[in-house]
Amino acid sequence: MTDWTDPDTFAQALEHVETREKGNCFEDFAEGDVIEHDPGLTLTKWGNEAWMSQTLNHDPAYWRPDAAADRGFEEPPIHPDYLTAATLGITVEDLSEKGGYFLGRTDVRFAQDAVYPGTHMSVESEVVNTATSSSRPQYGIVSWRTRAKDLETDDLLMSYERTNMIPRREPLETDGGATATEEDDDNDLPETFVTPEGGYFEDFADALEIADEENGAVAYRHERGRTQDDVTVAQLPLATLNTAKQHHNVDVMADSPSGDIVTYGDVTRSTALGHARSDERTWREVGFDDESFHTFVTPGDTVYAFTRVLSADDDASQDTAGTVQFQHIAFNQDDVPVYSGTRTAEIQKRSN
Ligand SMILES: CC(C)(COP(=O)(O)OP(=O)(O)OC[C@H]1O[C@@H](n2cnc3c(N)ncnc32)[C@H](O)[C@@H]1OP(=O)(O)O)[C@@H](O)C(=O)NCCC(=O)NCCSC(=O)C[C@](C)(O)C(=O)O
Repeated sequence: MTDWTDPDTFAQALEHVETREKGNCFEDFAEGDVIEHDPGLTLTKWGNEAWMSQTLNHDPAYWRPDAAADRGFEEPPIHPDYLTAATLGITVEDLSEKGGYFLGRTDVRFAQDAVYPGTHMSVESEVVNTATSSSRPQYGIVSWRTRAKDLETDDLLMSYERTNMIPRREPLETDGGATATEEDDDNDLPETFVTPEGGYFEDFADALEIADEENGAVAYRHERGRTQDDVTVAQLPLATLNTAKQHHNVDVMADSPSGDIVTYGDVTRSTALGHARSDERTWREVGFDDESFHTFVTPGDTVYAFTRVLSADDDASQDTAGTVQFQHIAFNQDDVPVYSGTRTAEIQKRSN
């Protein structure tokens, strides 16, 4: 009788059987397709606190009832970064489990009302664009508009548009990508860099005024760094039901462009944002645009953050805050940018 567990026999069996595949290839997406993501997810206090603690998002309003009440919340709410990561996590099984990297995201917007633990989410995505990658014939580039809603009330919780490289079933003949253009090494970095004196709205507004007078920029780095480990690389994405092999299958990833598992893009950006928020009085997150992931973050890499303050506006949803626009850049231990994006946030005013 055949012993199926004999290594030679088993190797032959593996060669002959079909693999029950997961996920979709580039060819499976057509513009206008709407995909309802089945897993759903209940946003829990545990998931929220695990995400916030490990990404160094330690704003007390998301941890302590008294600090939450001071901010006008009924109880410590779900953090916007965890909401974003959980929304994207649920979509991975349908959109990107096949592999291919998260390239960027824009138009990230949150509902005005806070989201609380216990909220059941339903998430759907629409294919908004499919494109050929001229430099990487094994991949196409797909963009989706994703919306997360409260399953019970149908209220919109957040939405964004994201772009990924997605493997093709059949590699394409291409021209091998654009020919290298002459590098433009002119940079227009200013001579003066101003650091705000504190983290209140007025500190950012004053720093912008000083920078303006001196033809400088408000730009600074944050001291904290977070080295990537098993918790950040594998555990946090899995806790959002993100099934992308990039984060937990070392065997498959050894053969991929990164050669290793990589940190979930939302962990990288949330960690950098956590560093930035530790130097400011965040009141409320409004949205993010032009987010890009420039290169891989792998286990052992350390994520640091750099901030530029772009503008400060006295208006906000409440008198207690003003609105500040930032550009945040996450970078690694070799000072190489790994993520960048603009962020609009309401920042508490000193007078309150
Ligand atoms: C992927 C790498 C190797 C390609 O690096 P490269 O040097 O080969 O090329 P590139 O020029 O940066 O980009 C390749 C193509 O993508 C295009 N492209 C680029 N960005 C955008 C964008 N925003 N929107 C639209 N298109 C974009 C770009 O124009 C180019 O088109 P071409 O082939 O026709 O010339 C490099 O960019 C890289 O290492 N990026 C970091 C990727 C990463 O680590 N992402 C986060 C982790 S993966 C993840 O979180 C997964 C997730 C969340 O679980 C899940 O989606 O399932």
